Parts: sequence; C-alpha cells; structure tokens
Amino acid sequence: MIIAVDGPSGSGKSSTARGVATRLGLRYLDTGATYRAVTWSALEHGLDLDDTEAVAARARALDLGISTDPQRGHFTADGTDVTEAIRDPRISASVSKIATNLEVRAELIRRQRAIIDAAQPTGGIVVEGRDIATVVATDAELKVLLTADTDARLARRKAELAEGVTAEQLHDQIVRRDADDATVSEFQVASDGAVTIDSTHLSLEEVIDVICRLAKEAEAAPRDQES
Ligand SMILES: Nc1ncnc2c1ncn2[C@@H]1O[C@H](COP(=O)(O)OP(=O)(O)O)[C@@H](O)[C@H]1O
Ligand SMILES: Nc1ccn([C@H]2C[C@H](O)[C@@H](COP(=O)(O)OP(=O)(O)O)O2)c(=O)n1
Repeated sequence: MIIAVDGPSGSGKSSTARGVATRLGLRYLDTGATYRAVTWSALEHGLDLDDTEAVAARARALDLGISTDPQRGHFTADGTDVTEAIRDPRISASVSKIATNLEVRAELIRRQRAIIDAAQPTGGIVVEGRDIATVVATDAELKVLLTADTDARLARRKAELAEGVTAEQLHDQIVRRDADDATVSEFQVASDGAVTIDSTHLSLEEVIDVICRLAKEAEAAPRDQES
C-alpha cells in the first residue's frame, strides 16, 4: 500500500504521515528531507545554488542515506549525519532553489521511487511531500491533500522555531517558500482522486484518525470488488 500526503508548508504533513505510518505499521518517507540534504551538500561544497548544472551534478553524486522508520528519522549525506543540520533555518531559506531545479527533481524522484518500491514487500509506505500523488507515486492507493489556513500554518511554525523568530522570517519560511515551490508542483488544489483534509480546526490525532480510516477503506475496496 502507498499513502501519499501532499500539501503546503506547516499543514502537518510530516507529523501526520509519521503518526499514520506508526499506527498502521508502514514505512515512512519524508521527501522534503531529500531536497534538504541536497541543499546541505551543495552549500557544504560551496556551490552557487543558481548554478543549476553544478547543483544537479552534486545531487547525482550524493550518497544519500534515508531511514524509513517512522519513529526514528535519520539522514546521512556522503556519510555525515545530517538529521539535525537539514532542519537549520539556513537550509529552509535556500531549499526552494534546489527544489525548483528540474534536474535535481528528476534525480531525487528516481531515488524516492526506489525507496517506495523497496518498502512494498514490508506492507507499504506513507510518503509525504508536494508532488507525491501527482508525480512520484501516481498509483498510490490513498492520496491526501493536507491543508490548513495560512494563519494556522504560521502559528504552528512559530511554535516550533526558536524564540525571537521575526514575522519576516516566518513569512519567508511559509508564504514565500510555498509560492516558489508551487512553480514546480501542484499542491494547492487536489489532484484527481485525492481527498482534501483541512486540518485548521482538527488536532493532529484527529487528522491521523481520518487518514487511517480512509486507508482501511482504500485497502478493503479492491477486495470488495473481487468478491
Ligand atoms: N492538526 C494539527 N493541529 C495542530 N498542530 C499541528 C497539527 N498537525 C501538525 N501540527 C504541528 O504543526 C507543526 C508543523 O507540522 P509539520 O508536520 O512539520 O508540517 P509540514 O510537514 O506540513 O511542514 C508541528 O509542530 C506539528 O506538531
Ligand atoms: N516532494 C517534495 C517535497 C519537498 N519539496 C520541497 C518544498 C520545500 O520547500 C522543501 C522542503 O520540504 P519540507 O517538506 O521539508 O518542508 P517543510 O518545512 O516541512 O514545509 O522541499 C518538493 O519540492 N517536493
């Protein structure tokens, strides 16, 4: 089974997808972390992020280690543990430059699909990002577009970040980044077959409940048709 969760920044994709995977005993893939790891590596190598060829070459050369354990996110880049480093505001501020590089996208989508395929014999995977239902895993059994209004997303991100974050920094991390990311992925309206869940007034547990119920229904559907 593949469950795709797409949506804008701060809508709750990572926490929800981890919770669903834990509850259903599935693997979990944070595709945003793959874009963050390439950003980290490109900066580490002193590359100009506007040099799309050089950045794409770095993405292709990068030895990326990605854990799919929903309880223990762990990422390595060329052998260095970058689990914490890829969450740094410096990476958040630059990652859209990497995510809008179409050659980088092609390389990372290839790797994401390999991870999804490898998870199938174990029961399946919850995959979250911006283009999962529309590009990476169009055959997903369940496709969710997770949304929340901008004020809720800003408030959630504010609560997560260190004290002293300015309104401008928050705006950059949510509104500006979504606008840039939306130039290469469609995550603001639901694709065909996707269910929209607006989490503005739902708790995290409530969103997880809804997705787990939809997953059970999706899993049962083909069997119903066969009988
Ligand atoms: N339904 C919800 N209600 C309130 N807070 C939430 C909800 N879903 C997620 N959060 C919180 O909002 C923050 C951002 O969630 P996250 O999963 O990182 O979003 P995304 O992956 O979409 O950027 C986290 O601190 C998370 O705990
Ligand atoms: N499938 C994906 C996943 C993420 N991205 C881009 C969009 C984001 O700016 C970065 C980082 O994604 P991430 O999900 O970590 O971002 P959040 O801070 O959780 O909103 O990567 C993408 O273009 N396609």
